[in-house]
Amino acid sequence: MSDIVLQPTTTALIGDCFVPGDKSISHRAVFFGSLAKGKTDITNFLTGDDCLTTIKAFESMGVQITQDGEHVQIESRGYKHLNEPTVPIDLGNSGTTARLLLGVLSGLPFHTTVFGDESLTKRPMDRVAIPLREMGARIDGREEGKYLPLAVRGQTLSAITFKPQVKSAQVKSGVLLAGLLANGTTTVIESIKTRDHTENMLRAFGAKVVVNGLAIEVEGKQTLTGTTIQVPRDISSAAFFIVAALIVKGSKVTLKDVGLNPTRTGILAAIQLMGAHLDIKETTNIGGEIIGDVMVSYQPLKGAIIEGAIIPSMIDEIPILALLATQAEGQTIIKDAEELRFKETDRIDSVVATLRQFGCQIEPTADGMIIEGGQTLNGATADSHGDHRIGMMIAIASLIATGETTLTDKDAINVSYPSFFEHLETLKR
Ligand SMILES: O=C(O)C1=C[C@@H](OP(=O)(O)O)[C@@H](O)[C@H](O)C1
Ligand SMILES: C=C(OP(=O)(O)O)C(=O)O
Repeated sequence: MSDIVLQPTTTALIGDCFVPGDKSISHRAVFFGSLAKGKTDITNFLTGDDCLTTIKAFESMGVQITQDGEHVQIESRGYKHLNEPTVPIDLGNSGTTARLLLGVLSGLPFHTTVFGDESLTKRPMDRVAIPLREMGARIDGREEGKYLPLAVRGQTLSAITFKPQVKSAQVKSGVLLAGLLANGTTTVIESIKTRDHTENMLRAFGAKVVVNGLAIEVEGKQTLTGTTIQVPRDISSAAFFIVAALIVKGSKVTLKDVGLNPTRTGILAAIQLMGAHLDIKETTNIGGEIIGDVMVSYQPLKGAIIEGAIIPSMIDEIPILALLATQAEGQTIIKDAEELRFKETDRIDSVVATLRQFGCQIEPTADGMIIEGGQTLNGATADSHGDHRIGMMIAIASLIATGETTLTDKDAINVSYPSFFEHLETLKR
């Protein structure tokens, strides 16, 4: 287990920051590039452990993938030519790989087993297995296929109309991917819009997708054609430095070329709700994804109630928002975020326990947390618990804590941001 001792920062955070490529989009680029016919060229790919897991999964089905740092080239003959893997597929820590891949494997004519690490093995897979079975999939595992390891015997699938009970882009995407391989037209009707990178990327690969409000329709058996994908920088990674700049006195940071897809920018809206002035400049749109710069400087904030439709668009940013809330004036209440309980850790319990280690006053609720503002953080020994977002939250907290902080199991951060500490150092001046 890797530890790191962190000192409070003695300088402000200043300068431009180029965070790595978006995790959700990097995963999807490999999924669609592998299912498409022809060559796909991906630049600014996230080399985090989770996205490498997705590459390995498709390599084990015979897809030719060359990865040279952030440049990935895929050459595939299309989904009809994928091979049965001869060994079980290791999904590591990646919920996104798991939920999306179950959709694909359900419709391919072979048998696969998939397994994950200790954390992923505790995360629910029935949310996607149940609709996939309705389409004809054969998926089995512990507790009737609720948990990994799972065995999938691919079938000829039939389209369904599906209304997910959970607000989850992974579930939506798993069903849409199965729909692409199925007979007929599959419709997913969401209750709240979740990130729509799957829809955007289907179009980039030449597929027809009809989006009508909260309903998404995809016709089965469409051919995807290899393409070029430039991955925007990850707003979820940028969020750690946005918050760092807001809480370290004198800071001024610009997050360059980050993805500003409105289904992902809830964190910016939440921070604005807390009274922040952010300078957001949209610069371009590539493959349906808005890209731009976010300029942020140290400033006082007020507590706020964060709830409702904004939550899915900032679900991975809630741990770092909770840290921000400890520095605002007054109380912050986060509601409607029960999905946090199904992440790499139960992020309601892990955020609360970790911030309490720093001496904060914070209470868990069934679907969120109540955070007192105006708090002084005391350096602590805190564990990431194998959760990258908790690890990065601890590292940012250490910047303003009194005394030393020891982050244990820092390597969890490699899941989404292998160059995190390097980037943090370059901003200290
Ligand atoms: O579709 C995706 O790429 C993701 C969707 C979200 O999960 P849920 O769909 O489970 O909410 C998010 O937490 C995860 O980091 C990435
Ligand atoms: C929840 C996350 O990822 P996943 O579900 O893909 O493991 C995350 O990145 O915060």
